[in-house]
Amino acid sequence: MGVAAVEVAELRVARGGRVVLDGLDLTVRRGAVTGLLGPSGSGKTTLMRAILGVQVVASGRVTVLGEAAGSPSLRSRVAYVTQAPSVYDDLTVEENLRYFARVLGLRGSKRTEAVDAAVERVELGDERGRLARNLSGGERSRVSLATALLGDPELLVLDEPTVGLDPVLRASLWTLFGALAADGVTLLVSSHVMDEAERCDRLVLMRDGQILADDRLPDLLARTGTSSAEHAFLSLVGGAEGGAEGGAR
Ligand SMILES: Nc1ncnc2c1ncn2[C@@H]1O[C@H](COP(=O)(O)OP(=O)(O)OP(=O)(O)O)[C@@H](O)[C@H]1O
Repeated sequence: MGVAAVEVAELRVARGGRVVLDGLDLTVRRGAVTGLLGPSGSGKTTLMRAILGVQVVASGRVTVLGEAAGSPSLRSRVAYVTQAPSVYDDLTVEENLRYFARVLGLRGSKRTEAVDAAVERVELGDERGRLARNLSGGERSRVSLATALLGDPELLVLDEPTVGLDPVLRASLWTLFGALAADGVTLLVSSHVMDEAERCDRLVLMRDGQILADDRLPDLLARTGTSSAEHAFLSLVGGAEGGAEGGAR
């Protein structure tokens, strides 16, 4: 088994008659947190959809945990949390989780154990009996994340999981992502908040359907002669356009 959780080769995707990913190559390492960063519309969600096997692609290859993206055998090995938390308002936290565990085919004590573990992992033990509609935005996001953890996925794909959350909650979610990676889970996390870059083991910077950089933050900063992911990004954009902005290359 190789070190790659995801391998993308020469991926081309068109949406609404426009090419949005144009010959993209990417390798996502196992057991690490990879941040997919880039401005709105740069193609992050489209790339994630391709990795999940739900995006129609024009050409190219996407291999996930050694299988073609979207293979039925990946269903329980890969979990996805979309930008809109998928939580039923009229069910409690526990009922939501028991429902999603059932959808995953978990029964009896396996279901109870999975729900208990997921609740504990996202620290929602005190909220188990509360209706989802009464939860705060951050609590809802954590329920959504807990549903994704129920099947013990090897790859967790999270589309802007911290959007709209306060800094304390954002920090606690990033700590959780790090803990999951330490347990061997591979996380691919998109964000357009550049200051979240320092919480990632590896950064993939996207712009206009292309990958500008795929590096560790310290290497990226050294290479661009900058002191933050944001400045590194601007430097790379400047470089791509002829070196107009940011620090030296
Ligand atoms: N359903 C669609 N039909 C047509 N074009 C689309 C569709 N969804 C996205 N696009 C276009 O594809 C491009 C990439 O969008 P995508 O959602 O992948 O970007 P993103 O980086 O995830 O953005 P955001 O950070 O805003 O979520 C954009 O130009 C967008 O307008």
